[in-house]
Amino acid sequence: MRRTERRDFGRETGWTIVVPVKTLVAAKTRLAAAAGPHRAALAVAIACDTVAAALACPHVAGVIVVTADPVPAEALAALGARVVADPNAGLNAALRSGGAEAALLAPAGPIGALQADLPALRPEELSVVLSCAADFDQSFVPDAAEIGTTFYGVRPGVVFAPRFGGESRARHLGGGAKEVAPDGIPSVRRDVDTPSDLEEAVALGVGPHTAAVVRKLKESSTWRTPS
Ligand SMILES: Nc1nc2c(ncn2[C@@H]2O[C@H](COP(=O)(O)OP(=O)(O)OP(=O)(O)O)[C@@H](O)[C@H]2O)c(=O)[nH]1
Ligand SMILES: C=C(OP(=O)(O)O)C(=O)O
Repeated sequence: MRRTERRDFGRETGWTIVVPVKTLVAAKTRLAAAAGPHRAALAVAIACDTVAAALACPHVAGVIVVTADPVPAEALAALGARVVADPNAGLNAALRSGGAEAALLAPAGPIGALQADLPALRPEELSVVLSCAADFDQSFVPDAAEIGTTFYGVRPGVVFAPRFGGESRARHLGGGAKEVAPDGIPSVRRDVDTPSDLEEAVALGVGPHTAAVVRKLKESSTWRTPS
């Protein structure tokens, strides 16, 4: 797999952010009916806007993408992410693998896991989260539904133990992570799994990759405005 890197991971106090990206054949299944032939392009576009916003955040030293799929790998490497192979043992194993790479690249820096489905992500809102997270050994941001998690992070030297999947808010709380949910971070919490999530992200303002696919989607016969 091609490994490209435009950041030097050299800002030792900056965060290294690990972003997991599923293979396209398995991605965004809850959007399959609505997205029709645009599902894979939408998954790549959403990941691109997420990673571009993370790379534009001044608190971020670098982004590591963990994926087994060469298509998002190439698109995200072109944006400046370092891409590492997925161990193919599930989401948290993929994140731990990215976390191990982060610890090698920037041993003195904090490490975060960020979901790849945050197309409205704003660098300044991620900055608010990373500033708050720096005060705690382990912390997380709940998703907009307050069931899942969009971000999990650890201070330098703390074991990186993400517990994503399903009702992960409760698992992160149970694992001792501090919940970080200040006002003013809607873009960090707006993950996109369903058509109505996508409408909410569009209302917040999605990045250019997602906006281009959404334009095509809305002209297609599969898309229905969620009630
Ligand atoms: N590298 C990697 N990423 C994963 C894996 N499973 C899930 N992800 C990523 O984890 C995040 C949450 O994934 P899910 O909600 O399970 O999947 P999704 O593709 O977003 O949506 P659905 O197919 O509708 O469940 C997304 O960023 C996915 O790309 C995995 O096994 N490996
Ligand atoms: C994996 C998760 O998210 P979702 O399935 O909602 O994308 C999670 O919130 O832990």
